[in-house]
Amino acid sequence: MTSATALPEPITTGYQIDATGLEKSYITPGGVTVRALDGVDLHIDAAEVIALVGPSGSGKSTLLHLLGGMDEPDAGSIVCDGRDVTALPRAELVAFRRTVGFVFQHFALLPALTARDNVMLPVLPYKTTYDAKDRARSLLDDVGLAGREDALPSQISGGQRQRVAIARALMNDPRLLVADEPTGNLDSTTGAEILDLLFGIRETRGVTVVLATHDETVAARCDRIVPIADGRLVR
Ligand SMILES: Nc1ncnc2c1ncn2[C@@H]1O[C@H](COP(=O)(O)OP(=O)(O)OP(=O)(O)O)[C@@H](O)[C@H]1O
Repeated sequence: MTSATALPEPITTGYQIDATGLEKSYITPGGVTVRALDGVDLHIDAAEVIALVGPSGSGKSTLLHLLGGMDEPDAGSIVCDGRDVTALPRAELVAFRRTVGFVFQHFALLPALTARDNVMLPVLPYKTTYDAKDRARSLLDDVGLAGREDALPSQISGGQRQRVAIARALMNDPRLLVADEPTGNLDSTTGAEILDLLFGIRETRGVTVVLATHDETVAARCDRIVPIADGRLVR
């Protein structure tokens, strides 16, 4: 019999994604229209790790936000495992977002919360069928931070902060991990360790990973490099 505190088994299939004809423009406060994405077509296999590479302002973050359901395209579609997420009703879009884990360059941890409480943040608004504290502790173990559950972000290193952020991204058992410059704030050795961790997560959980990076060494380790310039993929 399953106890109320039993932790869920990880889902072992990442999303297969087909993005077609994605367009996105922003209007600056001065009223200027900036075309951030200009007809992006991208297929991503389940459990693939891809690196978006391009100069500053080329549209990497915009594409990550669209793939993760954080923003909507002006045109085009994003089909994840056969479901067009750009056409989802609001409630289903919220549910879709919970299947995506986000990792950021500057970690985005809440400084007043312990590592464990930061990891628990994504499920705080919800009633879980499992013990969220136990799950957070287990995820912190998985990312190499056993015994550091009570540390504040200020009491751990940059690499350890990114590990906490990755554990937080795993809290909802995501099928897609979106990482915007995940090693951009780390030295090269620590960055390589974070990449090892992401690859390990892909191996054990089968999650699809889309990351943006300026670092050629990081990009070269990914399954595929997707160059982007001026809002278009470079073939
Ligand atoms: N909220 C916004 N309002 C106006 N323009 C924006 C906004 N967000 C992005 N842009 C513009 O859209 C274009 C693409 O930006 P984006 O952040 O996607 O690029 P990026 O490749 O991630 O850049 P970086 O490597 O510097 O993070 C840029 O010209 C940027 O200035």
